[in-house]
Amino acid sequence: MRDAEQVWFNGGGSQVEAMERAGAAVAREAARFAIGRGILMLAGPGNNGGDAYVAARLLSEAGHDVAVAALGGKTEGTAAEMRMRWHGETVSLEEAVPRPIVIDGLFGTGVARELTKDVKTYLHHIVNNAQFSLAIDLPSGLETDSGDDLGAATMDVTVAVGSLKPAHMLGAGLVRCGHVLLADIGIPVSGPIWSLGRPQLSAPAVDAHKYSRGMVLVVEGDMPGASRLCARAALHGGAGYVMLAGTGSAEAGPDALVHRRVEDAGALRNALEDERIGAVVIGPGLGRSDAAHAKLDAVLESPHRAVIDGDALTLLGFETADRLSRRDALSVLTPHAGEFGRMFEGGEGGKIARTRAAAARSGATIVHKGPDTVIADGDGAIVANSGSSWLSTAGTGDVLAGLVGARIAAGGSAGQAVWLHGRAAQLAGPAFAADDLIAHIAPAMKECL
Ligand SMILES: NC(=O)C1=CN([C@@H]2O[C@H](COP(=O)(O)OP(=O)(O)OC[C@H]3O[C@@H](n4cnc5c(N)ncnc54)[C@H](O)[C@@H]3O)[C@@H](O)[C@H]2O)[C@@H](O)CC1
Ligand SMILES: Nc1ncnc2c1ncn2[C@@H]1O[C@H](COP(=O)(O)OP(=O)(O)O)[C@@H](O)[C@H]1O
Ligand SMILES: [K+]
Repeated sequence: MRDAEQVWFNGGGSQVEAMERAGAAVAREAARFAIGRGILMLAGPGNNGGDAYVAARLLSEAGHDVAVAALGGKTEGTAAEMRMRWHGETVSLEEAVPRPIVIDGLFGTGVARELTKDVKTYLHHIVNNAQFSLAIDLPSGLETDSGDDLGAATMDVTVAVGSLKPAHMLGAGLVRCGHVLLADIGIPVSGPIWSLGRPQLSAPAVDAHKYSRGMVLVVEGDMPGASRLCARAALHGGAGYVMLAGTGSAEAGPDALVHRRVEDAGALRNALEDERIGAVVIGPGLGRSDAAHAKLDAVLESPHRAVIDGDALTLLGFETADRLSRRDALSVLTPHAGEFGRMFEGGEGGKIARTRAAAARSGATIVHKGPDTVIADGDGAIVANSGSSWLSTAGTGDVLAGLVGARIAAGGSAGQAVWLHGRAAQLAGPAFAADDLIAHIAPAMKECL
């Protein structure tokens, strides 16, 4: 957004015009929610405050009852001009009395440090005593690029100005922003970071057969249940053929699953010689024994697309980047935060920056899981919010790994799998077990055809 604004200014766009548009978008949304109730506008010293003064003026001109509470200190730049154009009541933040509607324009993307105790106390008191709260661009006190909480209050609605910022989808932002509305202010934005949308998928071609649909080999481990969850998810993720390679019971269905007896890494290497394999999944329930390590080596040395999950990630540890950058075929890693930390030390910045850096170092696609899943490869990053916290139950990661395997075996992407997984969780509703999630993958896929 910063870059886009700069390009727009260089092309003759003015700061005043941008702020008028931002303020107008905020006023439009606020008017819909206020329905006649009194409004308290909080205005900070920078451009976020500038937007607030514009919105206050427009709402007041439209007949709303508006008071402004300004943060002490000097108002800067264009915001100072907008402050002068506001002729209504202005009090200091300390003097402000809560009103039914509060609009938070203290700080946006320029927040640079933890809110002071006083500002935080007043802000939270006012927001907690309002009937409805709306943030301009970001809840004040949310770090833009990471979503870290520097003292923000929890808002009902946030009007993102011009584009979504990472904090609208990451970390504490998931809670603090409330419902996010995106306001177009006519400044074209492009860049390497996206939010995940519903994918467009197609039914198998008329002349498709089971191998052309994508064959997935799932490596079984010490916990066969996890591998089976993964394999069943792959079947429903659109794979034409799913083979479970291990020694677990072939009686444990579904019957469509092909069991191949694979005792050790040597036998796995033989199985991997099948050129029809579209993707291999290793990690769910694998265990961390020497035998598991040897199987992982066999998969990494194979020419197949590979999904690496769970224990396989922990086995790789800090060698991940080195080992994966030597592979020619696509590798997709699906770590949760703990596994990510065991593979990639520290790193600068928020979740997006750290995941992108790890993808660049390893040459892999990385699905960094959580409520704010970040999918990164060498080209950029996609952020996904599934909207279902019920996913936080054991085994759902195994289901995701199988789905990723099915999608990439079919020539699709990890992003498709993440979307299907999140949507299946929404369709499954509350308190599902990972097994139940699988039945909702096909209905989720139906929405993409
Ligand atoms: N650049 C532009 O032309 C546009 C910017 N827009 C708005 O401008 C915002 C960004 O404006 P700015 O870059 O001026 O930044 P902000 O207004 O978000 O905040 C910066 C100001 O807050 C102070 N500050 C930062 N952290 C503080 C803290 N913890 N305690 C006390 N003071 C603190 C800074 O010293 C500075 O005065 C966006 O979020 C958006 O709302 C919109 O008007 C659209 C156009
Ligand atoms: N609070 C949450 N909200 C939304 N999704 C979540 C949440 N917690 C976990 N998830 C998702 O659930 C899955 C859990 O995977 P993982 O941690 O590997 O579990 P397991 O290894 O038990 O299968 C991931 O897809 C993750 O993104
Ligand atoms: K704000």
